[in-house]
Amino acid sequence: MSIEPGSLHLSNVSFAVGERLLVRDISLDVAPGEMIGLLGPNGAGKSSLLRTIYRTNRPSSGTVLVNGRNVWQQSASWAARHVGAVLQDMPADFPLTVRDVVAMGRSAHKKLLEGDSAHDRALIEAALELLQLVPLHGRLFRTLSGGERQRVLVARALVQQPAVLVLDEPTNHLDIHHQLQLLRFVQSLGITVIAALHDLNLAAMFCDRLCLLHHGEMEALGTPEEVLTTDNLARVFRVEATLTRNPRTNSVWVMPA
Ligand SMILES: Nc1ncnc2c1ncn2[C@@H]1O[C@H](COP(=O)(O)OP(=O)(O)OP(=O)(O)O)[C@@H](O)[C@H]1O
Repeated sequence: MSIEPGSLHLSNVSFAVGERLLVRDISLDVAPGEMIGLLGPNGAGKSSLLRTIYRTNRPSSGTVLVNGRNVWQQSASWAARHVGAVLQDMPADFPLTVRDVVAMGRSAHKKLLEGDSAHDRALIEAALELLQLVPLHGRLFRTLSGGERQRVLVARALVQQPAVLVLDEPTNHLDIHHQLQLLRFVQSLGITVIAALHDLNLAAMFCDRLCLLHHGEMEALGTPEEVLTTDNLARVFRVEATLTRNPRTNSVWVMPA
């Protein structure tokens, strides 16, 4: 499956609820094919920021451009065709099969009630295959484990063929094998990704750059080496940590004490 990677430019994005500013003045340029990890402690504003990209939180100020277009000035269906999102804890209380859920990813590319074309079917089959969902394709989505559901939701996002893929804690329900498998897989696609991640070591292994949020503000942006410093970890996460390297991948490895 090939997906044309797009660009993402956030410029001075803020998001407020009432008087409270949850995201403050975030600017970030993501190049086509880049994978950005969004880090920060609980409540730092990661999900709030990601929602401004997939058109759920309208920024109070600033702009979000995908492929040079302001997503908030495009139609909802334009946004659905260009921005894919995999979120934590999606509702599952509906009688749809795995294949139905994956096929829903094509809906933004079609007119209301239009059936699946040969192209749609080929994309759906390819996504089921890639995420090892063929044996599960007829199962009801609500009967799947958390990890299986997460794979289905990634497959659904991929058939959208999004210019930018937003992942909000995509490895939340996954065991370590499936965490690695999912991130390796997403990385191998060469698509543009912005992902909120809690595991600092996985973020360092898979992301080109990391963006560290604290109280809604950007505290650091750069390579994993630049962002995962003992100072940043102490200040933002309130942990004392020793930094080393993963001997196999050579990526930064954080050892909290
Ligand atoms: N709609 C809302 N109304 C009021 N406060 C909100 C709203 N959405 C989020 N918040 C608050 O904004 C802050 C940031 O929340 P957000 O979910 O963006 O953080 P996060 O970095 O994704 O956290 P976590 O790692 O725990 O998922 C939190 O204090 C949260 O309670």
